[in-house]
Amino acid sequence: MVLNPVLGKLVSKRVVLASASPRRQEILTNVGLRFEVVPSWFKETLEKSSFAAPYEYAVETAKQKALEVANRMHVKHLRTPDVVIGADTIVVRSLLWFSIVLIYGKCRKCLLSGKEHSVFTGVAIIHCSSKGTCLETEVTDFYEETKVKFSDLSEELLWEYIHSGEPMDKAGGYGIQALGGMLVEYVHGDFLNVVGFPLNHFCKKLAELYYPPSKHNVQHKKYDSIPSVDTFENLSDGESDSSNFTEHKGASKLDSSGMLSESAPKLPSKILELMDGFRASKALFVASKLKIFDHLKHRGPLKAVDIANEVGTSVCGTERLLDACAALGLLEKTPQGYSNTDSANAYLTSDGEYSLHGYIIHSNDHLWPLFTNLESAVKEGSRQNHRAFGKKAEDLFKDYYHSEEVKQRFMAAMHSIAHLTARDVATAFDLSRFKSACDLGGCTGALAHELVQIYPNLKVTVFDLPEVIANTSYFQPSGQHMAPVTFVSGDFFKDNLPEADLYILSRVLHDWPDEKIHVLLSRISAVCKPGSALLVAEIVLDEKKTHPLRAVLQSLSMTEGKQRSGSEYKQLLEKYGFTNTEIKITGNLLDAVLCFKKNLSP
Ligand SMILES: O=c1[nH]cc([C@@H]2O[C@H](COP(=O)(O)OP(=O)(O)OP(=O)(O)O)[C@@H](O)[C@H]2O)c(=O)[nH]1
Repeated sequence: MVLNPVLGKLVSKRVVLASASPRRQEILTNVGLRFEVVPSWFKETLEKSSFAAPYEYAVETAKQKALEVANRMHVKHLRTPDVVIGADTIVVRSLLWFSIVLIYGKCRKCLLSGKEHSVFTGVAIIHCSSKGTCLETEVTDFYEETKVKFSDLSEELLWEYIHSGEPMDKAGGYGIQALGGMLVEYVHGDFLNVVGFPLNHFCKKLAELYYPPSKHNVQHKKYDSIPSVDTFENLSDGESDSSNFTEHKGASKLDSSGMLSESAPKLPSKILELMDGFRASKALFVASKLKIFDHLKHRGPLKAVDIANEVGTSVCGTERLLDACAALGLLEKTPQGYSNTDSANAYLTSDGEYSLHGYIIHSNDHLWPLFTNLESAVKEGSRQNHRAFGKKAEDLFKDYYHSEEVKQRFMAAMHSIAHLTARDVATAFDLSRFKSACDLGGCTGALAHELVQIYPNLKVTVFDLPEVIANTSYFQPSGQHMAPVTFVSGDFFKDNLPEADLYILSRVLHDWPDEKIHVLLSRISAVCKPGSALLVAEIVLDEKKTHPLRAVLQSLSMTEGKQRSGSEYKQLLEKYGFTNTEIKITGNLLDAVLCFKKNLSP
């Protein structure tokens, strides 16, 4: 990881990208940064004339985007991130600012044609901490300018480009990374800055923040180059001291001009990370299965020998597992022993409010055996239950519910994800106009409970198979002021659906083949009155169907269902009489799609 050393400083932090831009996500993912995406709701409406220079507007907008997310996460989601990154890209020519105006005005002139323009991206890096209930923020911001010149462009070419759809959602109305690249004569400066994120400047800023000049590095007045640190070995050490800067064994060296020396091996860090990914997943699964995080939550710091005695494992094996967890940033290791990181306490303990324990155990016991047969799955194009579990897959859910133990495990897994995503799904749209909702396949009622909290006038019914409904009591929230949720058992493919003016399908559609979806959506459409709505919670793929990665990887389970893009959901829902579809990419593990039953024609 010599190429992006300073990013290692963010490894143990909860980093949030406050941007919906898939390009920004890709630029940062490509260099190995791990982060959550929480798109900002800040409206880009700052008064341009109040800024002395265009870049000041971009910087301020980036800052407001990031602050809005930091505040929302702190207040609404009770999850304070460590670092929030916001960005805003604008295009400026002769002090004219462009949004999507490739072709301009009545004379249909392209204001960029044959001319040089500037692309500014403002970036804000917000470090957050909570003091009691207050959020404290430290803002670092900067901007980068890149000059771009377009060739002389014919009107025909421009219209063809506009009709390609690419200009939509891009600063200046072009995408230099794709078709728009054909319009460009030259680029002076950072190409990625034009695409939406000035990566090089960002790394230099992190270097300034995390490696302030010391006696070891005074010769580098400014960070003209990114300092080299061997972060591959030290991914978990977010706070290690600045001696990393020059001292690490195996690190590449800076030459006198501050550049990485030629002799530094250029490791394909992303590929290496993928190669080791299965080891990391399995280490997490085993530590979760052994309930190591639970033991440490109540008793840490503990030595390996004590943990081994408690969980009944070998001392040497346990020590290696604990070290692996520390290297992965899940545990902290000190001379006193091992203890949980904050995120292990929140997400990996089985009783944590937003525990992922259930889903992790499901991943280990169910998904892992399926994925070890991925090669056969790809060759045969089908699920591999017969190889993984010695019996053919029947109905997806009947498989889960054949034994009490598997059913509990599956319900705990579904509950983990539903609980973690419920707030974002419930608030993706304003649902206050609805009086009654029915969550079809709503399982433990995690989303239903969130809905009644947020919309006190909403009555929510959870409709699921009798064997599920019989097991929901364990998952019900405690608290006297909980508004009631009604549980009704039935099969949504066969039985009468409860009446409601909002139906919900959360993580249902991606599981079923087209014939089953046809039955389900026809039945919902038949009971839905005009003006009633359907809320679908799924991961929405981008139109290229390569993002988000989680959805693309989930597809490899080879269920008969599939993941869909926004336009595919729109098309599918339209077929069953649902229109005015709105899609909200939430930045959480599930996105939200809301559509309305068409009024009958007069
Ligand atoms: O050549 C290219 N130029 C610009 C882009 C993309 O354009 C947008 C810029 O818009 P903005 O900074 O407002 O960011 P949004 O996409 O609206 O997301 P936020 O949630 O951060 O507001 C940006 O996506 C660039 O990537 C491009 O792709 N090519």
